[in-house]
Formats: sequence, structure tokens, C-alpha cells
Amino acid sequence: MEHTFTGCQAFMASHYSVLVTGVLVPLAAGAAWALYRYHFQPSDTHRSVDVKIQQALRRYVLIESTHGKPDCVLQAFKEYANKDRVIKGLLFTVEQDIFLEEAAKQCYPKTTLVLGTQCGYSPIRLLQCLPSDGMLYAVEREDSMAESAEEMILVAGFKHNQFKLLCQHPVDVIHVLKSQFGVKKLDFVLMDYECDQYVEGLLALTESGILYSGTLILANNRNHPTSKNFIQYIEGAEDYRIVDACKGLLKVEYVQSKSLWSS
Ligand SMILES: C[S@@+](CC[C@H](N)C(=O)[O-])C[C@H]1O[C@@H](n2cnc3c(N)ncnc32)[C@H](O)[C@@H]1O
Repeated sequence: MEHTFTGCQAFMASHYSVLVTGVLVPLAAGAAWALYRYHFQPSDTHRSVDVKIQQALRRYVLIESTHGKPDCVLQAFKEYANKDRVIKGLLFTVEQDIFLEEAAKQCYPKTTLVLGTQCGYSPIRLLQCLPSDGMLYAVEREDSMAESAEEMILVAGFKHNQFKLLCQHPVDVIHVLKSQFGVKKLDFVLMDYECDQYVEGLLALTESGILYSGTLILANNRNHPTSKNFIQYIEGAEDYRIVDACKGLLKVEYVQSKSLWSS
């Protein structure tokens, strides 16, 4: 029997196509984007902030803080973070700040390494824990970010003989700390960059020969999916011992293995 479209069927067919193209397709595309953005793509904490946001933060700190006073400079960072949720998401919380400071003070650091510097917040906090003849090496891959961080550290009152900002890959920096900068031992390391590169960084640190029993390493974003390899590596490594954790921060101690002693 020949099938003919009635007016009602034609009406329903046209509404059906509007429903599919106008509602279901955009909904599916949105869901796919959200899945990619929040599940597969690395989180924002690993990447640098937009230049405009970074410059706005820089201007705020320059204008609103008392220069030469690290606490005032850090306070200005926090004030600005209350106005900008991107910055808020990147700075350590009060709890993490305390954890960072206590961990750094615990090893009476003289030489500290920061991998992932961004706007300079944690380097300033860590410089406060160093004696006046201490040294902090801060590594940041983005030129503009490194420049801005250097300015913030100087504004906080620290001098070039107390810190060095290095715009290089963390592994390249670790390889030259001894030969180029004469570092004999590292007391404290903050790892706060791409977590899927932490194992590579840790291996470079182990091989560099500048760690000693008692060196503390604080690694951020331990709960991020890309930290899985790092956590597994640490849990199985003879040379490292997990000491403590606070939110995303994991405190790890280097324990020189027997094989190194006997070699
Ligand atoms: C979460 S932020 C660091 C925040 C900083 N520790 C603080 O508390 O103020 C991560 C930074 O690591 C930098 N970064 C990411 N991968 C890097 C790499 N392979 N080498 C050097 N820096 C890197 C990014 O540009 C970004 O500025």
C-alpha cells in the first residue's frame, strides 16, 4: 500500500528535526566538551595564566603593597585573588601556606629549588624561610611570567644574591645546579608544575647527587589524575619516603639508599 505523509506527520517530522539539530546536537557537543575539558585535559593548575590577568595582578601588587615587606606583598596577592577566581585557584590556601612554611622550616633550608614559579607567590614565601645567606632557585618556563615573578620577588625586598630566576626546563636546570651554580646540596624542593613530569624531575634530582638524607620535597597536585605515576613511583622507591600530606600537597623525604652508601 502506498504510504503518504499526512499534514500531522509532516508537522511532527519538522519538529523532530528542530529538536535534534537545535537541542540534542548542541547538548551532546556540550557534554563531549565538558568530558574533554575536565577529564582528559590537564587542569589549569599546570598551565600559566592569561597575560592580561597576570599583568593586572602585577599592577595591583605594585600599587597596593608596601615594597620591601614580603608579608605585605603576599597579602596583596591574596587581596587580588579575592577579586579574581583564576588567581584564587592558583594560590595556596591558608592551610597549604602553613604546611609549606612548616615543611620548609623543618629542614632549616639554605638552598631551595622551586619548579613552577608562576607569579612568584610561593618563592616569596620560601625566601622568608631562608637565612640571609641562603639561595633560592626558581624555575619558570614562560618568559613573561618569569619576568613578572622576578619583579614581585624584588618588590618583596629580596636581592639578586638571594635568588635566581631560571627560564628553562626543570630537568635542564637540575643538571646544571652543581656545575654552573656550585650547589653542593639541596635542602628543600617545591614541585609545582606539570605532574606528569614529576617522575622525570625526581630522577634528575636523584642522579644529580645534590640530595642528602633529610632533603624535603613538596609536590603539589597529588590528587590530580596525572600525578598517578608519580605517586606509584614514590610508593615503590627505596630512596623516598612519604612523610605527610595536606590537601594537594605531598611531603616526601629523600632517604639515601643502602646501595648508594655501599657504592
Ligand atoms: C601552579 S603554577 C606555580 C605556582 C607557584 N608555585 C606559586 O605557588 O605561586 C605552575 C607554573 O608552572 C609552569 N610550568 C609548567 N610546566 C613547566 C615546565 N615544564 N617548566 C617550567 N615551568 C613550568 C607554568 O608556566 C606555571 O606558571
